[in-house]
Amino acid sequence: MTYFSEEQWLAWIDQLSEDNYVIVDDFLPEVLFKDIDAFFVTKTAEDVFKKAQIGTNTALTVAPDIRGDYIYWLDPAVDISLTPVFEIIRECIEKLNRYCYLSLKEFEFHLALYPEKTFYKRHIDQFKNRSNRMISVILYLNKDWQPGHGGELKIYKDNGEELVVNPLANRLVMFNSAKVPHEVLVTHKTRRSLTGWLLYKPSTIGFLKI
Ligand SMILES: O=C(O)CCC(=O)C(=O)O
Ligand SMILES: [Fe+2]
Repeated sequence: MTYFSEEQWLAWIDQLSEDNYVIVDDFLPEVLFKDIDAFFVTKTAEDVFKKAQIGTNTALTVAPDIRGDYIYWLDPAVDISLTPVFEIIRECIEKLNRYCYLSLKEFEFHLALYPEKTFYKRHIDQFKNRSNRMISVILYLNKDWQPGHGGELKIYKDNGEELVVNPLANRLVMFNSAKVPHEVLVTHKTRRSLTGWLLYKPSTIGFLKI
């Protein structure tokens, strides 16, 4: 079974190829969105989030002046209540491979929690030691987000313009990991997302990931 029509995928992929990013509102069917939301609540209660780090796998450091989020890496074999979400990610990989001639093979996703007053300074997701990240994918989970709550994603476009994206519940953002500098502005409320990357070869460094 597929979750979205071929036409739908083509429209999203066209935009991604054209602009290097695409934003899709109300992405997931309500029931799947609720599943992720409930899963996030459970994982928060279990206290499994770890301070996110930066650097390469040999030199990881916590750097709160660069990023202040807490993350929980997902494992499709363990986090089975998110199986439909992983199926959608695989569907996305298949369509991108077919229509963009990419050779995506794998994915890595985590839950991300930004406490009040945290941010993630301008960066790109693909760099020398992590060059297998091809497409960045973020689904926001902030149901009561209001202007003033902050935590916006700022995308630096090719033409010098800046795009500010509010982290609204069930809003999906995908962008080219190598080409799109971006940052998370200071959040004034706890900010939650499901964030991940589509990879062109399997990640070999397991949970030693930034
Ligand atoms: O949550 C976001 O809007 C972006 C997060 C991000 O840039 C990252 O985790 O690399
Ligand atoms: Fe990023």
